[in-house]
Amino acid sequence: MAQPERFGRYRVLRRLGSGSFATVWLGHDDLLDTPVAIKVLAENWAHNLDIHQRFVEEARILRQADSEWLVRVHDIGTLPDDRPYFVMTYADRGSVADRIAAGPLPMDEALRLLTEIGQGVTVLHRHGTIHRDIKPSNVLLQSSPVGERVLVADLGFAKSIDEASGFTASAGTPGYMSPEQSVIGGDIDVRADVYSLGAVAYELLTGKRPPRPPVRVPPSRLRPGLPPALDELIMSALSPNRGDRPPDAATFTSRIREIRMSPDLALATPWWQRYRTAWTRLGAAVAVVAAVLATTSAAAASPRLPMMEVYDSSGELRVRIPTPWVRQMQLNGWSPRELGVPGGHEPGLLVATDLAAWPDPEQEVSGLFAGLFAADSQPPDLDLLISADLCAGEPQQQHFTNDHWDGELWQWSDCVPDGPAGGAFTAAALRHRDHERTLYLEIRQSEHQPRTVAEILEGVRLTS
Ligand SMILES: Nc1ncnc2c1ncn2[C@@H]1O[C@H](COP(=O)(O)OP(=O)(O)OP(=O)(O)O)[C@@H](O)[C@H]1O
Repeated sequence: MAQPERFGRYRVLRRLGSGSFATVWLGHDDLLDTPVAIKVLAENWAHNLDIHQRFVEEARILRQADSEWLVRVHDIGTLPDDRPYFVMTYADRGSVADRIAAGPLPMDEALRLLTEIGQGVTVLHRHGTIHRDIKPSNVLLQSSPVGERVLVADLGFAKSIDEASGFTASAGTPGYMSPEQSVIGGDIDVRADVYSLGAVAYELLTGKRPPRPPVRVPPSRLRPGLPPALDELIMSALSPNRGDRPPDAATFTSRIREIRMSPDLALATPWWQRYRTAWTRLGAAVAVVAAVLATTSAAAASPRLPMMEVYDSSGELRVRIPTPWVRQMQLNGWSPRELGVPGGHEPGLLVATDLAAWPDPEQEVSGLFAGLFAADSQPPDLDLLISADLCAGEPQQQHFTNDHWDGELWQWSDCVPDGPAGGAFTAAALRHRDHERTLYLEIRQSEHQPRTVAEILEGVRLTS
């Protein structure tokens, strides 16, 4: 299909890909100034009433479920040739299938993704829907202020739980599909999705799809050292007999969450890796830099960067950032639960030269993440919060205080392997002097300039 100019009020930028029944385009909503993904029914299916209805039904389910764990549908329309299209959240980071293509994932990354995928499927089950085609390519990834989030997508085969029994056509993808789904006329229920979750878990951890039943090979055989509880859970989800599986996605997900939070795993995995995309340890030794805020000769020699002010979308937080870093931003807040601190949605922002590169230690990027949370009667143990080394070696720790803030600073250098001068990473946890607020700050520099860190710290303000 040639690239159209527009679908309704959405400007088309490029084709993202095509599936069996539809093509998905990257578009731009000029009124709301935001990228969108637009799914358009393929021309060869336009006159098939069943496919047409299923396409619209997919949009309806996603719209009604309206969840942060699912692709959200914002709009629906019809082209002049009567083909329907719907407009949804653009997942800018590809799919879990792309991630797995590089090999099995680190344990924590795999468990984080599984928890989020499980939450998406749980939302569908509560909505009364069976997905029927959960697989890595149907789980999309989107940038968020503190890394990325999972969006379960492609409900082209989804069925309401009421309708699913005695369903005549088989649907699903071999390797992820439960045995009962391949039986024409067999009835299915939410446990078909539990099987697929088990298959996705298997592949995330081993890099391979599970063998087809009746062959059963526990994932620990391919990845020795897996926690036995995880091995058992995955094998039970992959039981040919659905009565032996966890009863639904919520049960499967809460078991994954328990395993993820179990003391054994927590001891082996620092908070940083549990809550964030892991930063790999780089190199053996680190040249510890001179005090961050001291005006060393290196600092004096580095050129001063022009600075500009950026506010988060709530307007509570203002930061001053080097202008050349302000290429891409997310201003709409974060959840301090990312750091294991209780709390809901809070003001936060991420500004960087490249948002997609932000959590990836292999890439050069400069930027700043700042997020607030309540410093209430039970303040978090900030030492505990910053307990892990983000790059190789020990960070240089330093107390920071000015008229507005008081707290601790951790500085790592030589974090970016091929940076021109070796990159640097700074984390800070600062308590406000007048307001019950704590600020968590990360600064990533592709070229280490201590004076820039000092200027950023001096420029952070609460506006109220
Ligand atoms: N919201 C989205 N944001 C970004 N890319 C998307 C989005 N939705 C779908 N895509 C991409 O568009 C392509 C086509 O998606 P689609 O759901 O139509 O089919 P599929 O999942 O590739 O195949 P099938 O439906 O046959 O299983 C895929 O590469 C998919 O990753």
